[in-house]
Amino acid sequence: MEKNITIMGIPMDLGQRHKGVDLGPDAIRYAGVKERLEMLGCKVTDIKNIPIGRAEQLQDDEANLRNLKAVAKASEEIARQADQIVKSRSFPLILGGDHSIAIGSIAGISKHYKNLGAIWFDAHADMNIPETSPSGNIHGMPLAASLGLGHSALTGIYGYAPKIKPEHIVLIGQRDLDEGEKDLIRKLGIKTYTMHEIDRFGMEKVMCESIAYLKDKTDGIHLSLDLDALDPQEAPGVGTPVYGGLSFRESRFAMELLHEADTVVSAEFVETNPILDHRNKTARKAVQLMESLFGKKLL
Ligand SMILES: NC(=[NH2+])NCCC[C@H](N)C(=O)O
Ligand SMILES: [Mn+2]
Ligand SMILES: [Mn+2]
Repeated sequence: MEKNITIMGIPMDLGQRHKGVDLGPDAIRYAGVKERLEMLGCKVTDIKNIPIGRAEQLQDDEANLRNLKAVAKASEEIARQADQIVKSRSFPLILGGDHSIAIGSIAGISKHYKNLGAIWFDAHADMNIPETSPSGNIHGMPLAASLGLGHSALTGIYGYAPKIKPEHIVLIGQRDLDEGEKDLIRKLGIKTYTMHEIDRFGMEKVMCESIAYLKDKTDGIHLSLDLDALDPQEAPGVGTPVYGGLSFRESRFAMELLHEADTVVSAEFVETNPILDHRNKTARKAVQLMESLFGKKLL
């Protein structure tokens, strides 16, 4: 893919409680993202970090939605910037920041597609609404918000809702789902490959089915990759680690298959937290996955 890529960093940490995930974009830059993608022949522009406001102290915790106002405000700006990148005909490569950034990124990107698809690699489903969330953390809600479910301050970002349809989503790698999320996945019939299906069928079948499922009914696929999809033994720098996850080997293979399919139009790599990491290995894995997504071959 000799692509035009625009890197945008989002130092967002308001969607959860751990300090350090705001340093994720710079950890990924330090791991050489721009240089490595350029070595593949991509033209890469880095528009640096989008400023994220601070939480208005205390009063900001509305109805099981930590930092709601600040997250909503940041989401509008993220949407605006993502919109601009797509308009400029460049591929948005978005570096998080916690996963709440997906509310804004999908809002800005989906405007440009009639039927945007999404592949969501994650230990979690991020499909909570305030009524089902065990934590009040908005990073556990972005997919629900994109579906139009939850608080209107989140579902209405960028002036329209919903951003995406349930039949255009594939979840991959789940192993920690809250009860309300399980109900919602079943009710909406969302295509889901938990770790059980990955172990049973293998990553090749899972990816080929996912791509075939989305191919004809969508006009572009957004990749949302939470680094906690990987097993914490290999990617420990995340705030909500869950054992029994994807190996780096499986994850890289998945990226290689996505490259071959050539339908991904935008991507975000989220939840990298260098404070919780060992020698930046999680950010380095993220960059290796990006290389495979943009066409790096082993031979
Ligand atoms: N993007 C993430 N890492 N999300 C973790 C969410 C964890 C849990 N399901 C919650 O809603 O609080
Ligand atoms: Mn997760
Ligand atoms: Mn997530």
